[in-house]
Amino acid sequence: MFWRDRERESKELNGGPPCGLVRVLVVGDSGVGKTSLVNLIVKGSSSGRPPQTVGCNVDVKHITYGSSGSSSSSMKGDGERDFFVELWDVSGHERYKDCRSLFYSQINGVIFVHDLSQRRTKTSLLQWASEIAATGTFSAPLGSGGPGGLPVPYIAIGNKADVAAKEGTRGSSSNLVDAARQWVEKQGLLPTSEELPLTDSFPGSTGLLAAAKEARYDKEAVIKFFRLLIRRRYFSDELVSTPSPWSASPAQRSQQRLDEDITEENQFYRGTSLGGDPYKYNSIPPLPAQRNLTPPPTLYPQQPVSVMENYNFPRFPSLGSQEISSSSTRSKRLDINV
Ligand SMILES: Nc1nc2c(ncn2[C@@H]2O[C@H](COP(=O)(O)OP(=O)(O)OP(=O)(O)O)[C@@H](O)[C@H]2O)c(=O)[nH]1
Repeated sequence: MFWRDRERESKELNGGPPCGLVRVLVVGDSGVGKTSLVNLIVKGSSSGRPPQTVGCNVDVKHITYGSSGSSSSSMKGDGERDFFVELWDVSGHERYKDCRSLFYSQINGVIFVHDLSQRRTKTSLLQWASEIAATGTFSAPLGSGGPGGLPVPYIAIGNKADVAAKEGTRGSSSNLVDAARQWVEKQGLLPTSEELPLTDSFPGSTGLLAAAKEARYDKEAVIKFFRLLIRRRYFSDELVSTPSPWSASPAQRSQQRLDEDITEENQFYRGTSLGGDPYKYNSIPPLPAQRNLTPPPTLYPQQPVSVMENYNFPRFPSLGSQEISSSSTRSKRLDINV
């Protein structure tokens, strides 16, 4: 009740949600540098040698989102609102394999991390994606699945670029299997790389690079990803209310936003490079109020915006579900495809 009053009041004042929360899983094999990366994203530096994660650590990144400015500082301009990005750093250790799905709850997006000097850590990302897709619940899920059926946007970050660079000059001696594999490939003993066991089967080979230990990562791309999740979670009103992007009636601005969303979201959906994206966050006009607005951050279960989006046109209006598990997402996808 209290939140509802606050929400109504805020909408009247600002025309949008006062603040919000999105949840991002950070996953990948043990030792690839997830904790180091999260520290870097949240604190701006990674502490020397983080202890091995026990189960899961949660950190929070503050982002402002709105009509003026794209900074993540606490200084807000008019029309900007506070959003919090929860980063759930899930341990990659085998010890927690059977219980880590406890943390796969109401996910808005996923950051997959692999070690550039250990190729198998990239190969296993597909298993991570499948595991999350099969056992997780999702907030504002996509209409169609990504790798392993994952129904939310994601990015893949190749960490330890410093190690990979050094090993490149030494012939990648740290991973003998990979070295052998490359030799076999070079000799032409196997016709195509697809037939080898260690293929880069996870989409996004042109993903982001990082060297968390040296405090290097693509900050702009990561923030852009967080903003995409915020927009999908809280500002999808126009998308839902537009019956068909092909219809003649939608306002031009809505159509334009929609096209921009598709372009940008496809990048995260495919995990491709973000360079040269034309979308300008600074030019976003004041956003409309979210009709089914959720209460601001709370430990109670969230009420995600109910948007069944499909990356293939046409988009469909909400099917009414507030939280959609992977299995129900799949069945609804089937419904749509019929
Ligand atoms: N050289 C180098 N070392 C790194 C980098 N990032 C992390 N490390 C080191 O790799 C080790 C593992 O890093 P973590 O961040 O704990 O890895 P994690 O993925 O969270 O591991 P789990 O908690 O077991 O899942 C630590 O000793 C880090 O200092 C990097 O970019 N370069």
